[in-house]
Amino acid sequence: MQYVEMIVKETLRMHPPACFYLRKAGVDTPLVSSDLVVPARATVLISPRTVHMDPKLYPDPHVFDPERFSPENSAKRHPFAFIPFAMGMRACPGRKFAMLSLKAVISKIIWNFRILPDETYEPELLWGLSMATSNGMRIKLLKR
Ligand code: HEM
Repeated sequence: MQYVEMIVKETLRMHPPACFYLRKAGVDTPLVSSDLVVPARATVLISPRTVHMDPKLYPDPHVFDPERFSPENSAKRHPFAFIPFAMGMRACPGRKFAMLSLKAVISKIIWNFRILPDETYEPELLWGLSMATSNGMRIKLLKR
């Protein structure tokens, strides 16, 4: 089950369903990553995918590699390097339920089926408030 969790997290890293979310600075907020200060009352757009694709945090960011989320490798990164559910007081309250459901459903599927790509299909990503595709999601399921 730990490896399924690593697969789910790597998928959420590369394809976070929430493309962006907004936060308003309550006070002047210096950034730890630069000399910039976010002024009080400024609205900040946070893009989890931009963070998740930073090669300083995730080398070869376009490669799907669940090992990035082994307990040892996760411990080496800042907790805010993985933000599909946002962080802080307005973080997703459903995140634990979402992770549990995803792990349960995916485990059940791979217990019963082999999942193969459909070679004739290339998903066309649509970036809106949440991520989707314009041409569905086609996979092949082979009964074990
Ligand atoms: C993979 C699944 C999910 C992802 C990636 C996700 C992601 C997020 C993100 C990024 C936010 C912050 C949005 C913002 O501040 O604009 C959020 C908020 C929220 N999520 Fe989720 N979510 C997921 C599943 C769920 C589930 C299963 C529930 C409920 C059972 C849920 C309930 C909520 C609620 C109520 C908020 C608003 C919290 C607030 O504004 O204080 N989410 N979610």
